[in-house]
Amino acid sequence: MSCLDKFHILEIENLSVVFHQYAKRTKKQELPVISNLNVSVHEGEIVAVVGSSGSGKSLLAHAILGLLPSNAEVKGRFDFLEEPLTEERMKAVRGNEIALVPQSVNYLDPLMKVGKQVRGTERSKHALKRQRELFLSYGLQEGTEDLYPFECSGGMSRRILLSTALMGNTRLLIADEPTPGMELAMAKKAMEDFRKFADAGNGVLLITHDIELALEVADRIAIFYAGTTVEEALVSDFQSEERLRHPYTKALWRAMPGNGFQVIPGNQPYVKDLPKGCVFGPRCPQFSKECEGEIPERVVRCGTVRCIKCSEEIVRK
Ligand SMILES: Nc1ncnc2c1ncn2[C@@H]1O[C@H](COP(=O)(O)OP(=O)(O)OP(=O)(O)O)[C@@H](O)[C@H]1O
Ligand code: NI
Repeated sequence: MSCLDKFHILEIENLSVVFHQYAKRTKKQELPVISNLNVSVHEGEIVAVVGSSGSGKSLLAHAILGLLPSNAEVKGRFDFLEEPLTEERMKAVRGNEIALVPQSVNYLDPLMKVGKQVRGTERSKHALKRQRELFLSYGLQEGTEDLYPFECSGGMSRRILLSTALMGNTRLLIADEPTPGMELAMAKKAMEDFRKFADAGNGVLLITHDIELALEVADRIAIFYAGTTVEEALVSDFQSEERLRHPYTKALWRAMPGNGFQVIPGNQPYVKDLPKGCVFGPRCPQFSKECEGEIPERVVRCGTVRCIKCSEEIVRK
């Protein structure tokens, strides 16, 4: 949600992911790893998904791409280019109109030369030219295309994965922590490329735990906590604490180097021990009994919040 009245590249509403597991062989167990999650990306936008480790960021990426294991039950509405993203359509667009830069470099096929992997099924001269341009621009020397993944360093593999994502007719790029292990200059170049890609009328969902990076490159930020979006904010909202909506986002703001480095006590709850009602309740200075009830998502200015204490004027979607 935002005040933008622009074309939606991606819109996800009410996503929930539950893992069905067997504990001690017989007892069935349900792990609700994502609940009530909404997020959208408009054309021209980089939306950063920010959250600490285990908040559900990679699961979101995999849920969009239909890559979760079979014991995961996924519910929710997915629209891509303003049309439902059915399983069949997903298969057709994955790796093409929707590209993933995965969090792990292990996604490269160990048995295929990297140049061929980047080109995919495209055999044309144009594809070869484009792959070579991308490799050159990411400082991958001539000859890299003929290497196998085990011959590439971690940083090289990251740049190869980025090249793969920027090859095709991509409209939505989902980048899951794309830059760790890369030199600063290359990481900056990747972010510039994402900007250019978005400016050309496409969308980027940038998954990161690095809020400062997110504020530098994104247009909007979705804050994840314990498997849900607690707030969607414009980057400009981070100019002051008052403009932020959720106590967790405010706490993240206060923990930033320029804002006092104050760390909040406690930990994000593990999915097995989610509290009743607000997932942030046990750590929230504003907690009261009502926070244990249902917490609807509300629209506040050009963003959203899941907090009943946020007292600002509410505008319905
Ligand atoms: N296959 C699975 N079965 C059960 N639980 C899982 C599975 N995959 C992930 N989880 C759990 O779901 C939660 C979210 O995981 P996810 O990988 O999406 O986190 P993340 O936000 O991407 O973290 P990180 O920043 O460390 O990459 C974690 O608690 C994780 O343990
Ligand atoms: Ni992850």
